[in-house]
Amino acid sequence: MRIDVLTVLPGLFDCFLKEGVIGKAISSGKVEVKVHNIRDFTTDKHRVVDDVPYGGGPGMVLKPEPIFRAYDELTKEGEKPYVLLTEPWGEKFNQEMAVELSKKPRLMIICGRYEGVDERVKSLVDREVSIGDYVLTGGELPAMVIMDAVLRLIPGVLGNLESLRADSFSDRGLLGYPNYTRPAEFRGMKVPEVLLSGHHKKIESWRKEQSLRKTLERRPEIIENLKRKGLLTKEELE
Ligand SMILES: Nc1cc(-c2cccs2)n[nH]1
Repeated sequence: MRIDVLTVLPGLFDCFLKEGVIGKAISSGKVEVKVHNIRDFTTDKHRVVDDVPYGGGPGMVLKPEPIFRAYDELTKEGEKPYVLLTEPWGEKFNQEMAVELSKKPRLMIICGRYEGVDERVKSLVDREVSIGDYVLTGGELPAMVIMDAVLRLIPGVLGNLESLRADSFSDRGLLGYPNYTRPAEFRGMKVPEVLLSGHHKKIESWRKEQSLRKTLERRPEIIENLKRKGLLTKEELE
């Protein structure tokens, strides 16, 4: 997968693209992420990327020209990207959308800023995406959240075991099961016996039951949603 990011603050992505699972996925060539400074696509001496809003009002709006120039330049050759715009009021990002986006060969993420982007930019956009009902100073953190959730789903980016676990749980939006590691008892708190039993079938069904129970308690709407879609097996429904 290739992702092109358009932003006025490219420096915000430096650590994100170098460290951890994402950093390894890029350095190993499993995925390609290019961050572009919208300012590099201006043509005036002062490299202006924003302007005051027509009709008055507070703050600044990102101008359309530099963004369109960047889009034209970056889509001259190769597959047309699926274009996301990070917005406070976009479609709510979730695991289902992450799975869908992970199947696209190429993404472009336009990071909003200031009071937003010129409305005409949206003629380039396939999906306006929000990571939650709160307003940030810019769309760069949402872009990193989206890339993190999407890139971890690319085959080979995570270890096999981890991706297997993801398929059966988080990809249906179920909450995870409790995790423990050594010591078996810590300050009087013991690890559940079943996890020490080495009985893999029992461990698997305990984990599934824990995940369903936690989801039912904290996010009953996820269970209802899965029931409606027929995505819960007979034994999971019991
Ligand atoms: N979910 C979300 C996105 C945003 C912003 C995107 C661009 C500027 S602020 N805030 N919250």
